[in-house]
Amino acid sequence: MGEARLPGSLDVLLRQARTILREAGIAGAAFDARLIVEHFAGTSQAELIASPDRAVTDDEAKAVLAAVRERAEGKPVHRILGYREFYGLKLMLSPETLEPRPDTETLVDMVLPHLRQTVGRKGTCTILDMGTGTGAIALALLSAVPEARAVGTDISGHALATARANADMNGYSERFVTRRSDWFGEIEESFDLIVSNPPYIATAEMDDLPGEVRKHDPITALHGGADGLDAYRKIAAKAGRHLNAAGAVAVEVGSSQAIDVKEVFASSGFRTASVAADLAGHDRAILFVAC
Ligand SMILES: C[S@@+](CC[C@H](N)C(=O)[O-])C[C@H]1O[C@@H](n2cnc3c(N)ncnc32)[C@H](O)[C@@H]1O
Repeated sequence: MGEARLPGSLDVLLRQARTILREAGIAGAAFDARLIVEHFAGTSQAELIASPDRAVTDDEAKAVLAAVRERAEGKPVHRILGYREFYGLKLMLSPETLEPRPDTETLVDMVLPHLRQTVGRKGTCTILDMGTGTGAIALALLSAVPEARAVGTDISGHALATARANADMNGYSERFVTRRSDWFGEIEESFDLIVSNPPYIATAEMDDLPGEVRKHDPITALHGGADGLDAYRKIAAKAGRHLNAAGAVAVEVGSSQAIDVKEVFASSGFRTASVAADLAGHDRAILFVAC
């Protein structure tokens, strides 16, 4: 028997990809199939609509079907593509970076008024993004506030290399520097905003994470100690020494952590200035200022 014929046109390939993912029970099968076909067949949503009968080469079809098989086996679609969009920026991923999540855009939006007020007052503003990963938060803020400059830190040198590459790719390399640091370990200067989406999953909850998170996001980016609050304690304890006058600290929190994190910061001399909810209605981002 000969090999099964490969799909010869975009629409046949897309239908086949969708069917495989639906049969594998993948939520969002149609969306993921489209992303995979666009990426591995070198096409766009516009071309899929305008020229569904465009020919695809055997190599393109093989690459698409191999990626579809990986997706069907549970690998997250953006890990397969190697990048993800965040706040309108294309960010490359690597094994040591968390895949940035839409919830984190809540944190970015929440701090913009503070940054713009600072720019109004000083003409510039400085940001420390602790645990920067792909650089998502820092680069999103630099994209929204042209007067800002940011330092992105991480415990992972590989994550910092990815953040640097993302800054270069998106045109922010002149306003973004990276530094390897265990929280405030290598930080001496002060900033107008300290921001972080730290690891916040409690030990007992690690095993309950969905397989797509547990197997593909790095543990260093997820595990926040016994109660999930270790990083908040470390950040709150030293943030005051690294803030400029009228500066602020902003953190993302887990969906049920807002009260606990407010207490951690209150005991280090901060009061809550604003709280932002994510699309599911959970308090997701908190801005603190010194009391
Ligand atoms: C939840 S991820 C957030 C990544 C990125 N900021 C985002 O929002 O997509 C937490 C990040 O903190 C970093 N991290 C973990 N422990 C750290 C430490 N002790 N000091 C600095 N960064 C740390 C991880 O490597 C990871 O990049």
